[in-house]
Amino acid sequence: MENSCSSPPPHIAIFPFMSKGHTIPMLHLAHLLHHRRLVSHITFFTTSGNAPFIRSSLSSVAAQSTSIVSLPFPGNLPPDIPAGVESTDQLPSIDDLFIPFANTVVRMRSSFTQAISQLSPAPSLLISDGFLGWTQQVATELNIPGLVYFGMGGFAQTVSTIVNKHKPHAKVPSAYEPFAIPGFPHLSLTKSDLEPPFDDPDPKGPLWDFVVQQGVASITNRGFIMNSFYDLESPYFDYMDSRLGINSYQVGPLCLARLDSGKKNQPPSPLLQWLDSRLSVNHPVLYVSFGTQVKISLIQMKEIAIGLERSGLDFIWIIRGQGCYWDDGFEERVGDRCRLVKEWVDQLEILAHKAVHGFMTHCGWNSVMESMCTGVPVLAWPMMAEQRLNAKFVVEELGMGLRIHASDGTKNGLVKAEDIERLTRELLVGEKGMTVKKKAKELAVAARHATSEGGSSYVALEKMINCAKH
Ligand SMILES: O=c1ccn([C@@H]2O[C@H](COP(=O)(O)OP(=O)(O)O[C@H]3O[C@H](CO)[C@@H](O)[C@H](O)[C@H]3O)[C@@H](O)[C@H]2O)c(=O)[nH]1
Repeated sequence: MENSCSSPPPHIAIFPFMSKGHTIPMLHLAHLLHHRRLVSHITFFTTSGNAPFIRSSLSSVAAQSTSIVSLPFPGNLPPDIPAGVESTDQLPSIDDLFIPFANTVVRMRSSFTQAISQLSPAPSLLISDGFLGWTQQVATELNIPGLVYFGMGGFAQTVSTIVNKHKPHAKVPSAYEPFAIPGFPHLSLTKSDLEPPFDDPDPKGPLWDFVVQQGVASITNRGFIMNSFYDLESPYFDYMDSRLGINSYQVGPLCLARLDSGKKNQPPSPLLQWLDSRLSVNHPVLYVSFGTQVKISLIQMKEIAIGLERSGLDFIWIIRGQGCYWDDGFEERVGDRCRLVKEWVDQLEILAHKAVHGFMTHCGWNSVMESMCTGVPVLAWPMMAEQRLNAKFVVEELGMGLRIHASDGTKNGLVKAEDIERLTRELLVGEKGMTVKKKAKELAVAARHATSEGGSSYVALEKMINCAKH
C-alpha cells in the first residue's frame, strides 16, 4: 500500500501511558502506520522499565523504522509504590495507587521536553495518551501538532462527557434509580453504572482533579484518536463532533493490524495445541480473563471455580497476579478440561482460535475490540473504570454478549457459582448464546470492512496523518 499524499511520509512521535491496556493499541497503531507506509519513522517515548515490552511487541517491519527513547522514571516514589514499578499492572493496588502513580509520571515533563526537542529530524506529530495531557502542552510549546489517544470507546467517552456536563444524575436519589441521558432518549443509566467520583454530580478529590487537569491539557491538541470505527458508534461520534466540539479520528479496531500480521514461522504454543485438541473433539471453550489491572477477591475466585467446574464445559482461565482459593481437588477434577494460566498470554491468538466460543471479560475496551474482531461473544462482567458503560454498550446496544450481574443485584456484590454456571452454559451452548454469537460474527465482518481499503477507518487514518502536515 502506498502513501497517497504528495509530501513525504512524516516522522511521528508516540508516547503511550505506562499501562498495558494503553500501550498495546499504540503498538498496533505503529504497526498499521508502517504497514501502510504513512510514516517514515516512529519514535516511541517510554521509561526504561517499559522499553523491553515495547521492543518485544514491535513486529519486525515496524522495528526497523522505530526508535525507542527511554526516559528515566522519576525517583522519590510515593510510599507504597515499590521501586521498579513503572506500569500500572504492577501496582499492588490500582484503586489506591493509580493517582500517586499518574502524578509521579507528570514529573517526567522536563526530561520529555529535553528529549523531544533534541530529536532530529523533529517529529511532525505527537500522539500521546489522554492521561499524559501535559505532553500535549509540551508539543504546543515546541510547535509540534498533537493528537490525543483515549483508550475508551465512543459510547463511553460521549456518555460520560454528557453526564459530567449536564448532571442528569443529580435528580435521582439512589444508586439504582434510572436517569435519562440528554441527547439520547433511548438511553438510561443509573449511578451504579458509573465509578466514583463520576457517579457524584459534584465530583471532587484527587482522581477528579487529575482527570480535569489532563483533560484541559489535552484540549490544546488537534483531535482525538479513537480505537473504534464510525459505523459501530456513529450517533456517539456525531454527537461528539457536533455537540461537544471534539474532532476525532476513528481508526480502529487497531487490533486488526496485529491479527492480520500474525506470528510467522513460530511453532504453536502449548495453549494453542490444547485448543487444537478441544477443537478436534468439538468442545467449545470459554476464555476467562479480566485484563491487566483488576484484582478479584479470593471468595469470588472460589465462586468462579465452582461455577466453571459445574458448567461441565472447557475453559482457559487467566489467573496471573491473583490469589487462588478453591477446594483442594479442583485442579485434579477439572483436569484436561481446562488450562489455568499464571503467565502473560497472547490474548488475540487465543480469541482467534476456532475452539473459543465465548469470552468472560471485564470489558476493558481492548478486550471488547479483540472479542468483536474475532467474532467471539462476551459474558460481560465489568469491574472498574468505564467498564460498566462498555458492558452496557456491548450487551444492550450491540447485542454481542450477555451480562453478568452480582447475584444480590448490587453493584459490587458477589456473583455466585450458580449464576456463573448458568451463564457459561447459556453463552456456549444455549439459545441466547447462538443469537449473540451471530451478532459478534456480523460485527467482525463490519470491523474488517471499516479497516479495509476505502473503509471508514482506512480513510480516517490517512486524514489523521495529514493533520500533521497542515
Ligand atoms: O495475559 C494477557 C493479558 C492481557 N493481554 C492484552 O492486554 C490488553 C488489556 O486491555 P483491556 O482489555 O482494555 O484491559 P485493561 O488493561 O484492564 O484496560 C484498562 O485500559 C482500557 C483502555 O483504556 C480500559 O478500557 C479499561 O477499563 C482499563 O482497565 C488487551 O490488549 C489484551 O489482549 C494480553 O495480551 N495477555
